[in-house]
Amino acid sequence: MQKITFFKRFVDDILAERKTITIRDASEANVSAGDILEVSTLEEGRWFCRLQVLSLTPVNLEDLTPLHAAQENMGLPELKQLIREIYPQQDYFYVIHFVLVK
Ligand SMILES: CC(=O)Nc1ccn([C@@H]2O[C@H](CO)[C@@H](O)[C@H]2O)c(=O)n1
Repeated sequence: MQKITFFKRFVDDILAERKTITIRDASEANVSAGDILEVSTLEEGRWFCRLQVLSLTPVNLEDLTPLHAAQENMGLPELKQLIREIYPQQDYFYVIHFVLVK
């Protein structure tokens, strides 16, 4: 069984399908299209849904676009700042595009 965690502040957006991607570094991107992920909060380990991976796409931080931000339900400056906070030392990431399993 594959697992992934999210900060709990994103639970509502994921369950409402407003957030349909996550951007992770290589250590957290060991997934492939078609995989089903069991999803829980980082803070409490509370399970809250299953996601199916649609695609895995490499991206550089500087190449993120407003479309990526829209898929995160945020603005581009906010998204870049967030990634900088979570991954201060990295520039190279993977976009995990997913769909909520119902
Ligand atoms: C909990 C954990 O282990 N790690 C992460 C790493 C990232 N993210 C979110 O993915 C998007 C791009 O990074 C943004 O929405 C981030 O806040 C997350 O929720 N949890």
